Amino acid sequence: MSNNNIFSTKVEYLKGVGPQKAALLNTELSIFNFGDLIAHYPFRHEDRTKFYKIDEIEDDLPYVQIKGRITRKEFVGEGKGKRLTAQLRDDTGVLELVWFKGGKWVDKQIQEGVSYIVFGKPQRFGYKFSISHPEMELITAETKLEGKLTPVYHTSEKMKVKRLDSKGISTLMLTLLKNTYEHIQETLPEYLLNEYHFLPKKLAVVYAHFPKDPDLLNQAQERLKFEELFFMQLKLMATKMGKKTEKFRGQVFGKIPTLKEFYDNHLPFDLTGAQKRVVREIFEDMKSGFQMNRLLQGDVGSGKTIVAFICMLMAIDNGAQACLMAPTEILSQQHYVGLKEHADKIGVSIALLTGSTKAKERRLIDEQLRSGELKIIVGTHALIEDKVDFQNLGLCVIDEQHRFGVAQRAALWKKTSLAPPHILVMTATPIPRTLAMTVYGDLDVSVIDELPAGRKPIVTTHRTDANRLRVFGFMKEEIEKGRQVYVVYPLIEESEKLDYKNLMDGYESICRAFPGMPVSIVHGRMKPEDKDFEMQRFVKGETKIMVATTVIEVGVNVPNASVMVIENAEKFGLAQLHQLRGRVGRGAEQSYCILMTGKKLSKDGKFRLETMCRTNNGFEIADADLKLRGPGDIEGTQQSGILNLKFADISKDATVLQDARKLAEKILEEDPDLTLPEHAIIKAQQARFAKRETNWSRIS
Ligand SMILES: Nc1ncnc2c1ncn2[C@@H]1O[C@H](COP(=O)(O)OP(=O)(O)OP(=O)(O)O)[C@@H](O)[C@H]1O
Repeated sequence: MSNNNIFSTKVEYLKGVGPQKAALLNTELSIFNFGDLIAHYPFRHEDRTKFYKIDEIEDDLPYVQIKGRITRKEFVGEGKGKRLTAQLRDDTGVLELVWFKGGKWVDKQIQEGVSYIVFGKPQRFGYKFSISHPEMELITAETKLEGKLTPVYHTSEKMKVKRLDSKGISTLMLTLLKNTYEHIQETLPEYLLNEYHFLPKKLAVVYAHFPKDPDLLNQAQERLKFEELFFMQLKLMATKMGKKTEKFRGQVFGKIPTLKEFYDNHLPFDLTGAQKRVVREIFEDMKSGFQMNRLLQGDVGSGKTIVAFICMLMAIDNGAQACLMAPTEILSQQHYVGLKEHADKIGVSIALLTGSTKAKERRLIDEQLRSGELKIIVGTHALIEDKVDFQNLGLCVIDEQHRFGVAQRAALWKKTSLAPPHILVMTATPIPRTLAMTVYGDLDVSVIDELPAGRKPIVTTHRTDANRLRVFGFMKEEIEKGRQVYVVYPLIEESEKLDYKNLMDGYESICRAFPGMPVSIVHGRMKPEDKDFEMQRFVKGETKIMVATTVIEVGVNVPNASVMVIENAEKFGLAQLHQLRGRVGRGAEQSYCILMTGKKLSKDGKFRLETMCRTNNGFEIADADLKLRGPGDIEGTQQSGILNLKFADISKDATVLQDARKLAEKILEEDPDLTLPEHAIIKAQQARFAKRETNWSRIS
């Protein structure tokens, strides 16, 4: 067998596997060949370097390892309760071992008067401890009594039945590593191994499974962690740099007469420092000659709309058109209203195109887009339908990127006969820096990390249902001052009916508590026109209270609203709570967010509420969210596959990630095609990743 394909050998050819176990490995763990199996790294190691004496056992030990002799063994109980018990004795005391079902098999394996190493979780019964279903290892002349770190592998119930428990996998792994060790190829150049004092790949792989001591385990993990992040970043960087080639030439937008006129005479407020910086960054891209792919992150209410408008003017000033796509009709409409206010001041044509645009109006829009008469178009994904043709689309702004897939972004590219449009993705969901570097590693990132002057931080408090009357009293006071109030209810799919009832009950109790007060209600079961009508009433200030489900989560802008009451706040995730809170605090008034819950809260629920009360900073909240949920759950990461990491944890390994990214950048800058001899090894590994799904730790 040649070096190259030993890792592609089917797993059933490994000694000890056979067709049945192979089938289980395939279906339960997606392990098909030797390479897959090696990459099934243990998720932890049990420290079996320590042996306990029986009198050292105490409460709350996760597991203990004891050397002792079996002094008595017997079956007790009847029928289903029948079990095997044995006494293990050392020079400090006696411990009971118990096997429930399956005791018969164990009975044959262990003998009275013989010594064993016993491993398991101790449980207290009265004064005594016992261990059920311990692992037993016969002590022989070959047994190494100095102990070891034992790998613990993920497995499944079905696999356990076929003796593919963690120990079973460990046995296979040992055989496999003995047979393939010599074939494991180095993947990092020697100069890097020396610079970072990394273990060679072969050793790192072996020690990640079977370390001799905790220090070697650590060294192995550090190396493999770095390698994962390095190759991931290398791929993202290469994509990003690759875009700056002939193929991705962009339209050059260097003239800005209208923009200047708008800036000098019509800007309704001074831009914040962060807004100015971001505008400059985007302008640099737009005139660079390469296509822009930029992510604009701005916390809720940080003023992304005006930035988007200014960028649109850059395109328009150079004879191109601009579009803005939003995920929902309500949002497109709002963006349209917001942008139109600016556009009207300097005579730039703008229109709204959504699923509900009437046929006649739509025909006109289509015509004007084709002729180039219409400069800005705002809409939902209706915009990227095949029928829509632009004369020359120069900039596409996408709001809330998560809901648009890559395919949709690509579809936009076809909308122009010249170079592809510049793309600006706006998101109000702050993404932790580490995550942005990975998920959006191929985009450039701009951040608006400053709120407009004069904004007062929103005061957030947590109240229980017992305080409801006082909360109503507070709402009344604010409304009397001329402000408006949101009351938001969760709507979660599994319990939709129940939640809907909660919402309606809440609406009725508010109508009772505020007799004669105009109250709006908006929820997902309403027709779009009705939703819109109610929203507009609230926007215009005709209604004072808006009772709603999370449909109002993103983007709604009613600066006069100063109180956000969130019912059943414990049911929301952090990102969502932060978004909802961002609907207030958009004007100059002091705003409040009141998180209502029942008395009992889970640990996570409590943490979320405390985080919300502690900070208004979206990035801090995003970091807390990442720690709480892990990267896999953060919106937008699941499909990307990019986070297929075994060793690195981007919520903890920010520094390693930074280092790996810098290194990838440096290498590609010096040697973009990896042609230097010392980089051949990296190039080979990169080619392997290019061929298949990104599993950054698979051995090939
Ligand atoms: N530099 C500024 N000075 C004062 N007010 C500003 C400034 N920039 C924006 N605003 C105002 O702040 C409010 C929020 O702006 P905008 O709607 O653009 O926020 P956003 O970043 O889109 O937030 P969200 O994602 O929450 O919708 C608007 O009323 C806008 O007019």
